[in-house]
This record gives sequence, structure tokens and C-alpha cells, in this order.
Amino acid sequence: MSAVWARVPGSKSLTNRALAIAAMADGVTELDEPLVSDDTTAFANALVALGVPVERQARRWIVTGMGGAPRLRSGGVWCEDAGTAARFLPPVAAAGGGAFDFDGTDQLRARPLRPLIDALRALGATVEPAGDGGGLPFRLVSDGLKGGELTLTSRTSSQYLSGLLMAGPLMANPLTVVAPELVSRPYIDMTIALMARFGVRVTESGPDRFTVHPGRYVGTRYSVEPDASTASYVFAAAAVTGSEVSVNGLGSASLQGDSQFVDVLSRAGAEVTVESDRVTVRGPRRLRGGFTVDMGPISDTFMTLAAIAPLADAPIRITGVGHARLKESDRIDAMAQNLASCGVPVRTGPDWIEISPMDPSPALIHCRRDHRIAMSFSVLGLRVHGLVLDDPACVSKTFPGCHAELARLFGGDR
Ligand SMILES: O=C(O)C1=C[C@@H](OP(=O)(O)O)[C@@H](O)[C@H](O)C1
Ligand SMILES: C=C(OP(=O)(O)O)C(=O)O
Repeated sequence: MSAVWARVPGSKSLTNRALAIAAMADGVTELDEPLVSDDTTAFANALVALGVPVERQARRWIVTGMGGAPRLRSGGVWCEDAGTAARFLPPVAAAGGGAFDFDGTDQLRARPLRPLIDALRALGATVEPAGDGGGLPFRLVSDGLKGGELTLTSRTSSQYLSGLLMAGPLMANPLTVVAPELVSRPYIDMTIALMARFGVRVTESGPDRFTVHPGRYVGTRYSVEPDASTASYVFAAAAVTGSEVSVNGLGSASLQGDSQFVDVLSRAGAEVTVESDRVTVRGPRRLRGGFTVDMGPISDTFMTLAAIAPLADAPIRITGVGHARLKESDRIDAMAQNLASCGVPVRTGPDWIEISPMDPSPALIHCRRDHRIAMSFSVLGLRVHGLVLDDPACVSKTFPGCHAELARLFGGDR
């Protein structure tokens, strides 16, 4: 059997970090192969609303750095559905100073933001929420951020810490953040690596204690890796169809924690080869279950595993994913309800889900406007006829070409 090459678009997390950092840099940044999707378009539009020129060519985005904070000192910042926009951009805007109205869709309004609001206040900004004070929408008024040391609740998301660290070099004093109970740690390593790529150093000066060293970002040419969370769907699809799929540009040096998803597939019996610049997965005759796996650090991929778990020969228990209840949907509940609709035995707890083997029956899948619920069940749909997504288009948040690519690689018309 010969490997098929999957076309996996660029990483959302790397694209949006690079955009934020490039906006603050000295000089011009050329981003090659950025992700073009709802989340990155929303992020780029938000930067434009803050006065940062972002020129979008087909496979290259060019950002003219501000040599500091964005130029505009007032305006509305629409974050749409993007958690990264709502968590990364307020610290950047506040560091420059001005008055900004942040808002997003009802889905984003429902997601937590309070720890970031508290941190911005501790750094000297005024945040006036329009609602109950927990999240969007809010008005941010600032005269610059003072920096110094603060403690940040990071139990619900790592994105607050990423946003604060990236804005750190613009603050009056060096920023140190203590982030106890930090979830999604690989995303902080990604933030630190990308800041270093643009010339600013962050050190871990104690457990969960991060210090941003004084410095300036320098614009550069940066090529975005394929998105490892997106790649999980094509790898899982290979695993359940007994085929072999490779993704180029992802490999042992990936900056994305979700590249570790293939290790989980390997525990489930897939043959996995990780090279320096390529990952290949070959599906087993039947998936192997009978294990428990902590997917807390790579929680965007837990639904990919949960969706295919009924096809395994024994139960699979996924733990450590309580924070996935606070994303585009309550993902533990969304997976449990939809799998149960397919007749699959599922048990859940506050931060875990256990799926037992069963031939899934046809069902209508309620995506809850969550791209990853739609994409995960699209993979299961390669093996189960009659799975119908109520909202196939919601995949555009991170992978607009998802259905076409799965059809190209594995046949069928989803
Ligand atoms: O920093 C990032 O780019 C992200 C961090 C993760 O969120 P949490 O830190 O909220 O778990 C992840 O789920 C999200 O898709 C992207
Ligand atoms: C959680 C996600 O997105 P975000 O938090 O960036 O909106 C995701 O893409 O799965």
C-alpha cells in the first residue's frame, strides 16, 4: 500500500500568534502558507480595525509592523467566534493605550474571559463589561500597561497567558506571570517559541512562573506549519479505513502539541512514522481499545479519538479534558449526546469520557456550531453510512476544505 498525501492547511494557532506578534514588530513580516479560515480572517480583520496593515495574497500574508502597539487608539474589535482573538488582542490593544469595544458572537460571549479581565485590571487598565462581567462584550480603556508580577487563573484556558506574554515587551516593566493549574501547556511552549522566533525571550523562572525579558520584536519571514489538530482528522480517517496517509511539513520538530495525537493512534494499533518533516499513519485491521489516555494537553483532538473509539475492540477512556467543556461547545457533552444517538454506550464525568465498542447506527449529528464536532463525526462517517451533520459548514472555523479533502482522500460524498 502506498501513502496518500493529505493537504492540510496551516496552523490556526501559529497563524494568529504570528499575526499578533508581527503587528507589534519593527518592520515587515511575510507569513507563508497562513491558514485562511474564519478564525484567522477574523483575527486579521481585528488587527486591521486596530490600524495594522495586513495585505492578504493567496498564499502569503504581509503584515506591516507597528514597532510597538497598534496605531489606532479607539475602535470596535469584532472577534467573531475566535477564542484566540478575544484572549490575545485585548492585552495588545491595552498595551498601546486607548478605548476599545471588544465583542464577538453569542458562542464566543458564552466563553470564559474573567481571568484575563482581572489581569488587565491588575496591570492598570479599566475594563467595563456590558454584561455580567464574565466575558464579552466589554469596553477596554487603558493608558498602557505597567507590567510587573501578577497571578493569573489558568485553569479554564491557556490563552489568557499567551495573550499577556505576547504583549509583555510593550509593558512599562518586565512582565512576570504566575499561572497555577495551567491547562493546555503545549500552547504556552508554542507562544514562547514564536516570541523567540521574532526576537523576544521568555524564561520559566519557577514552576508555572513566566518572565518576559525586555526586547523588541523584529519582523521576519515565517512559514506556517500545517495544522496538527486538523491533521488529526486525516490520520484518524487512515486509522479507521485501514489506509496510509502522510502529512508533509509536520514532523518531530513541530511547535504544535497536537502533533502528539499520533502517539494516541499508535496506542490504538495504528502504525505511525514520525520523520523530521513528515508524519505517516497506517491504519490497523481493527482499532485496539482497552486503555486510558490523558488528553488534557492536546484536548482539541480528544473528540477525534472519541468519535472513532466505538470501532475499537475494547473501551477507551479519555481523561483530563474538563476544560474542553468551555470551548465552542461543551465538547464532552456534545460527544456523549451524539455518540449515544448512534447507539454507542458512553459514560462521562466532569473531565472524562469513556466509550465502549458498538457498531454505530445512522443518526443526525448535532454539531452545536462546533467545527471539531462536525469534523470528528465526518471521520466516523467514513465507516458508518447515514451519519448526517446538521451543520456541515461550521468546519470553516479552521478547515473550510474539510469535506472535500476527506472525499478526495477516502472517497464518499460527505
Ligand atoms: O492558544 C491557542 O492557540 C489555543 C489554545 C487552546 O485553548 P485553551 O488554552 O483554552 O485550552 C486550544 O484549544 C485552542 O484551539 C487554541
Ligand atoms: C478551542 C478552539 O478554538 P479557539 O479557542 O481558538 O476559539 C478550537 O479550535 O478547537
